[in-house]
Amino acid sequence: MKYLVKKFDQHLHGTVQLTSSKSESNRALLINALSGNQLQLHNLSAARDTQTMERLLKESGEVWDVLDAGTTMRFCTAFLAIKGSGQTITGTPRMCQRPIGVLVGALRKLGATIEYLGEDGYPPLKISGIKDQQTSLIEIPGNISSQFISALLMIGPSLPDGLTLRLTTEVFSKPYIEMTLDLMRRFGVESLWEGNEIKIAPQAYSSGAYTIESDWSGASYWYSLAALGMNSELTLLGLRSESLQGDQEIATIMEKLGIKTTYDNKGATLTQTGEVAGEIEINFKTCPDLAQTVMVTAAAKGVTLKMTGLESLRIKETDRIAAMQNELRKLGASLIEEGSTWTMIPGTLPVTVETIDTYDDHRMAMAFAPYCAINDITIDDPSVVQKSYPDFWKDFQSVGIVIEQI
Ligand SMILES: O=C(O)C1=C[C@@H](OP(=O)(O)O)[C@@H](O)[C@H](O)C1
Ligand SMILES: C=C(OP(=O)(O)O)C(=O)O
Repeated sequence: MKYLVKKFDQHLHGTVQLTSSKSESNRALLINALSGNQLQLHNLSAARDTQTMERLLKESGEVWDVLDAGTTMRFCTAFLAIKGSGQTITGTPRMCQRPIGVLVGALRKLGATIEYLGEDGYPPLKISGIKDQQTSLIEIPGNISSQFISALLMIGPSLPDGLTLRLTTEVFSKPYIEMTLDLMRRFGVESLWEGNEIKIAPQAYSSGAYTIESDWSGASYWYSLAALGMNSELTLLGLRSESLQGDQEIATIMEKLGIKTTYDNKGATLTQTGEVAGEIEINFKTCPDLAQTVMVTAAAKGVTLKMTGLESLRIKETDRIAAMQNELRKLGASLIEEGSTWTMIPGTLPVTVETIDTYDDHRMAMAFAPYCAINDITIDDPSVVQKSYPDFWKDFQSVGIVIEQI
């Protein structure tokens, strides 16, 4: 099935109740489970990744199938490493190609029994919980996935001897680690991050209430639509000026693509300024999930992008570098890799755009959809958005965009 998203040539004006953050939701759900279900969580995400996490923790069955949810895989693996008794954790074929060896190595050192049921270093896994903690000091690289670190941190206070994580490399996706520590703090757990060590003493999570913020990664598609649209003025409800999410960086990036952001107590309002840079340099190390959106927006606006920090894109829902190289070509743009630098060079926009393939990756579909402000665009397998933003197409229609199923 495909969606033809028709060219939208009206003024973009409206208010959108943005979906809530799956990253915050999945952390809150794990902390809730570790606290003995003491938390009152409001505005949990409708994302499939969150619904799956909630269901697996509730069912507590013998086989935990996380589907394609990275955080669910990594967070539930850590959970089972303290609570498990021989459960299997698995996921989609792609999930079984996404690395987990660093996390498994760390959990084994702590004393968990974990068996690889397929290839070493990858799911599926069979997990039995730690009986005698073997050490409290774990050395861990920070340049593969921050989710390994977040997973370990959240179980840290439940370990009898606590946990010290010594980070042995530079850290990618650092704001996600800060989000983890911040949410833990909201539920009574203190930690200390000094130099390359994060220390957590054994302690209990306390009860409390928390309202999950709207999703800044999901907001990025609206920023793109506003940047490509005409006289845009759009309010996204549920976003906060003081966010825990590193993807709030989209507000700063989009200033260079002609969008300013103002906040009130309901959310953020995006207004078009028309001031667009000719060339932009961006390091996506702290906000990898924004890269696809920004590349499409810049390609459509004729802005050259010089990028670093894209390394982790290769091990996400798909190899996002390869996917973007293929699909940006359909907009006349090219993505050139030179060592650890990538350049997106815009070209002549095509009269008609070939169907965009989405590679089982929600962000491919959502990143290309705002191109409808320039021209008709057809998106293959539009249901991929379920992973993080199930109402994405409905929300697009709510501002007047016409979508036909073909
Ligand atoms: O912790 C999280 O909620 C996430 C961390 C990031 O992954 P990496 O740490 O693997 O870069 C991000 O890409 C993912 O969408 C969500
Ligand atoms: C990479 C992502 O998610 P995860 O790693 O949790 O599957 C994402 O949502 O873009």
